[in-house]
Amino acid sequence: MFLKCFGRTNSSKGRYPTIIEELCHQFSLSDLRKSTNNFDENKVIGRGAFSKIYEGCLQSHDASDYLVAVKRFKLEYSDMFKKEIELLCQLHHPNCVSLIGFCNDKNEKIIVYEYMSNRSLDQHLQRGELSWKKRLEICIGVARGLHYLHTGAKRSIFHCILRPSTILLDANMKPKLAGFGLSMQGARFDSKPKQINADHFMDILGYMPLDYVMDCVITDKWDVFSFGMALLPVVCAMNYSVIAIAREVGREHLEKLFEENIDPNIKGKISPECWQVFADIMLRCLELKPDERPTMGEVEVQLEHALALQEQTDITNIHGEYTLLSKTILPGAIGS
Ligand SMILES: Nc1ncnc2c1ncn2[C@@H]1O[C@H](COP(=O)(O)OP(=O)(O)OP(=O)(O)O)[C@@H](O)[C@H]1O
Repeated sequence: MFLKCFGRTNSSKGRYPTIIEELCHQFSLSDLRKSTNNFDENKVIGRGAFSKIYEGCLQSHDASDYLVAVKRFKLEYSDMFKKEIELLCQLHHPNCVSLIGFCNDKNEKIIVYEYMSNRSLDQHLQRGELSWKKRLEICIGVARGLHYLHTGAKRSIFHCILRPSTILLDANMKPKLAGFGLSMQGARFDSKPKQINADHFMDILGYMPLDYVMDCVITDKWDVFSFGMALLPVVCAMNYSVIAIAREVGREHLEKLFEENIDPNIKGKISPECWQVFADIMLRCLELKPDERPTMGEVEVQLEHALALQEQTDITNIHGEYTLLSKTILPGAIGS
């Protein structure tokens, strides 16, 4: 659609494989300057480690305006710019943000994405405005997106920096994965460990599995762990250092800890049947040994099951509120 809407710029022809040029539009720098009011600070909607993201406004052939997100890379990170385009070109899934085009000017590296008007999940969680069912639906969408990355593209893709700020929400509150700047590609359906450099990942230690810290390798189970960590703020109000301590004392205590720290905005809304399935899959994602973590396909199925159980119990629940009764007893050291 966008290839039809805009003429092609010739400035960077030949620098990219033909397939990329055919798949996405190349914008001129002046197009993007105009769309962001010359990269106006008031148009900034996000700041990454390697880039700044602006809200842009483009015009299609029929003269109607539409919004886009314009990611302007710091020049020293042009490798990441290239990697992200090559990767995004291969992705076609309703739960992955779509690439609209890019600008490969000598002094400006910019990627243009579809605009996600409800921004990132972390902002909604901070405001505490999402219902439990909506949170579950968002988790399912994210799981579908990750499952697609791991098994649906020509070679598996590991997102690597999944967290609530890289989960974006469209106008219908449908989640889409974004932030592919540090993603890795493996072999098809293969979770063969891939050695990587840790430097870029230091700001996401909370989402980083311990197996990586020890071995410096990446597999699909990295994303599964990060997904488990990303689920935590979806249900709980507690900080990651507590979880790090609780992991040492085992699964039952962790479950109890989660249950006691459920976000007050959704307390009483989670049915015990749903919680049992949800907590089980969340805890399995956080297993210390990667082989004991589920695949994203399994996570997706279990979360869909949890949602079905919630809907079923909501129909028959005449009291409106639920009480979760964990059978486990938390030792004083963890509870205090
Ligand atoms: N397509 C989009 N639509 C709307 N908002 C967006 C979009 N992309 C990014 N943003 C906003 O910008 C923030 C940062 O985006 P993103 O996670 O893609 O950058 P990042 O991966 O942190 O960047 P970097 O790779 O430079 O570290 C998001 O949390 C969101 O608020």
